[in-house]
Amino acid sequence: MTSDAAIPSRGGLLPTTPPADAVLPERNPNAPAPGQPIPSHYTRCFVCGDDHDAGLRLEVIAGEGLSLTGSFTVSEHHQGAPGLAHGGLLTAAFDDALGSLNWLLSAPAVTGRLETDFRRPVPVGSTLHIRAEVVGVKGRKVFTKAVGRLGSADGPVALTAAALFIQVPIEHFTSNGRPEDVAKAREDRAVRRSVENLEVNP
Ligand SMILES: CCCCC/C=C\C/C=C\C/C=C\C/C=C\CCCC(=O)SCCNC(=O)CCNC(=O)[C@H](O)C(C)(C)COP(=O)(O)OP(=O)(O)OC[C@H]1O[C@@H](n2cnc3c(N)ncnc32)[C@H](O)[C@@H]1OP(=O)(O)O
Repeated sequence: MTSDAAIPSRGGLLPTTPPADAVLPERNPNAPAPGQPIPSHYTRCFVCGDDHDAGLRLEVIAGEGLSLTGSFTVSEHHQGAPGLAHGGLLTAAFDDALGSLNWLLSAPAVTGRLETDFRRPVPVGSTLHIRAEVVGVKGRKVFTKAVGRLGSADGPVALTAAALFIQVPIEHFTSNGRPEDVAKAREDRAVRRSVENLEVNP
């Protein structure tokens, strides 16, 4: 038996539902055009980086408005149960895909809350197709949702997810990251591209 105080809770309703006065801003004119890739933000990112042997290598394409699609193929490195993708790892894929929506707003943000509903098992070797969109913005809060389908963009629904991102200044990353990684990241081609796209000075 644990006391409630041991695990702090915000309480109340789930915070990923946009309030009635949330707005849908214009897509930033500097964001990748619909159909164009939204590049990785960091080559060492476990989900979208290409410098990671066991990484998911999620590929993301900008959609119309404040939407995108993404896909990755589940490898043997990604197992939880034998031959099935680990649920936490699938959640990581949604974290990154939903987080990539912030590129369409050209504002850096971090995940405040992420909810994932697992509806169907995802076998090793299958490709998960994600569609994600911004559903509202209020102040620094960006409300998002996504669906993941098996095998094709109109395949069976395997997961749905929703997340709340909080916009942060770039100092969130430069001040909190392990200093040697932050120093190296200044040379990272993906980070440099991100920082240019975000129109911020690291
Ligand atoms: C040269 C080097 C550069 C390096 C940078 C390189 C690349 C970086 C560029 C971009 C990267 C961006 C995205 C990457 C894409 C995908 C990756 C996946 C994203 C992640 O994987 S990211 C990791 C996990 N993430 C965290 O590591 C966050 C830890 N956390 C905090 O750092 C703070 O907690 C923070 C900042 C979230 C808030 O702190 P804060 O002090 O700024 O703001 P505050 O608390 O006042 O909240 C303001 C309003 O948000 C509400 N609110 C806040 N948190 C909430 C929650 N959890 N649930 C519900 N509501 C929440 C409040 O209730 C209030 O709401 P209201 O305004 O209505 O009162």
